[in-house]
Amino acid sequence: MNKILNAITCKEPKRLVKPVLWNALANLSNLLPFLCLAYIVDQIYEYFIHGPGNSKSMWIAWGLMLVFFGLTWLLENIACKLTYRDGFMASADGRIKLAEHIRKLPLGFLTSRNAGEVGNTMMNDFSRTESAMTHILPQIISGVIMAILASALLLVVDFRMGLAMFAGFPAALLIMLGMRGLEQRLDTRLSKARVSQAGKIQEYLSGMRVIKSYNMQGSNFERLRKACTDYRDACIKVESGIGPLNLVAAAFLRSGLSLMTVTGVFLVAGGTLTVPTFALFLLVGTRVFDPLAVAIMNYSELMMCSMAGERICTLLNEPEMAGNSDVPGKHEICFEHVSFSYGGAETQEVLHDVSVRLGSRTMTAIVGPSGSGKSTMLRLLARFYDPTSGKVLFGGVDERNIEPEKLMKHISMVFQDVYLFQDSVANNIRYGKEDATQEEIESAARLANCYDFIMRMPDGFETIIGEGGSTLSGGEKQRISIARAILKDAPIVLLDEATASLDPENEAEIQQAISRLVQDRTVVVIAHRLKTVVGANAILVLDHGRIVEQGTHNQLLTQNGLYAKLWKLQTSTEGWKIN
Ligand SMILES: Nc1ncnc2c1ncn2[C@@H]1O[C@H](COP(=O)(O)OP(=O)(O)OP(=O)(O)O)[C@@H](O)[C@H]1O
Repeated sequence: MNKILNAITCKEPKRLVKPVLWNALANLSNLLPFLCLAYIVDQIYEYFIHGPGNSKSMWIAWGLMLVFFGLTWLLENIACKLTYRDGFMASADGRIKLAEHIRKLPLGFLTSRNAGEVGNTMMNDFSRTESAMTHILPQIISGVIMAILASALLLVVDFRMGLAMFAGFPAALLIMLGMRGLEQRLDTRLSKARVSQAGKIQEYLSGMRVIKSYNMQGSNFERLRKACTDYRDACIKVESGIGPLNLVAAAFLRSGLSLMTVTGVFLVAGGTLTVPTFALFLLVGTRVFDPLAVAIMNYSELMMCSMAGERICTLLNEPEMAGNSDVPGKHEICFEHVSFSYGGAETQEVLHDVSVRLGSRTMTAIVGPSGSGKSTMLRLLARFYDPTSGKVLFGGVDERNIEPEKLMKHISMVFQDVYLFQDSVANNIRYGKEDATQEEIESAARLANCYDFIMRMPDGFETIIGEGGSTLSGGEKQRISIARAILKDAPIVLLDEATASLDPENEAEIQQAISRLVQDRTVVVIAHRLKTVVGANAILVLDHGRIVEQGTHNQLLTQNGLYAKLWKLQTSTEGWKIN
């Protein structure tokens, strides 16, 4: 039980204390009016059998019954508010806690497979723990408390009737407990089908341009259709697998009511049970069975919600990137025998034994064929991942020991695939510096050559950008991301092919923005077009994950190796014209 409570509260079972206590009180008070009613029934019975008795006590019982109804209403109200408030707060806090935690995991954790699962957990699993806390658990608690109180009371009044009433309970309980394995299997299948369906819908919508242009509706629609029908089948399997067993358990439970009625009739006829006691059992019995049957039906739902909670806890248990040192004052970077593979030591290595020193306040260019590991080197430098072996040293300190968030404060990155958030232009630039003033934002935008086109937008800096920057051109997105980096004012700048796919006018504007960004900083730049890095202090040539050459442009040309070959290739194709 502890495990279940831990799971549905995302490791904060204390959150349940108050709602559970108030629900218990509300349930306790729920029984009191019926005890008064039983007393009144007894008095009426006595009146007809033995003549008028103490009418005052009966009026007091009527009055108390009304008071208890009022008290029950009040307590239920409080319990309900607390339960909902705490349930919704727990899921909102849990989502924020998980989002924070994911930010601190290595970037490799969010592979496309994991991203779908994490999305499902953030949306659906939290909805389920929320529903467990706000609806399912309170109903189960009500049912169980009512059953315990009523059975204690009724067993004391007449144990024969009490036993008859709960005769079916052990069988119902056994069925519920026996369903755990089945629930686990079905829920795992349902969760997988849900993740796959969400992934296929996402893929279908994001890939719509490709789907339309290659007339691929047929095959892609088929993948989506299969994911949807798999999800449908998994839902049906859950209902058809668990529903009938739930009904059998409820039937066993309810059989106690019939057994108790028949036993009561026999005992009353035999003279060993009074009519008022029989009436008490009928009154309280009907109050107990419905909540208990609901509790039994809800138990399997609670089990499935607790599995959703376990998925949340598993994510929360993923180890965050270690390190708590400050960033050293020196900004020189060294790769020392760094090897790396994206899937851990057992998968194919992407970088092999890379050792290199990138001097402070210098520009280092990384060049090499596609797939040689250039972007991977930048990702390791920014500590998106830790090396599989070897070290990346920042100012002489192993980056593994530096707190990742402090490290990132010292690094600005401009990627080739810029991501902008669905927010105002100003806020998108403000990601570079949270507390930036409007003047600082505008000044960064001017330096990044994006002020003019921003001012031409309908609401200037307050214009909302479409998700992912879909309402802007590639060059405009690049310049906004450069403005971000300028605003961040970090001593290290990493550039990943910022101008690779732009027209000459855009490229000139961006080159100018970049030259303002990189002034007097430690810069590492990846460029496919070697012309843009001729002036770099050092050029590293990567091939198949190894540094095969390094030096200045002229030194590398004299070596007449891979760099010289790439240079010749690029300078000769530059003269090509389409006639
Ligand atoms: N997230 C990832 N998971 C697994 N493998 C990856 C991942 N990212 C890159 N790779 C692989 O690592 C190798 C190096 O990739 P990387 O992006 O570093 O090369 P690159 O030199 O920057 O290439 P390009 O010039 O085409 O951008 C490639 O074989 C690539 O397929």
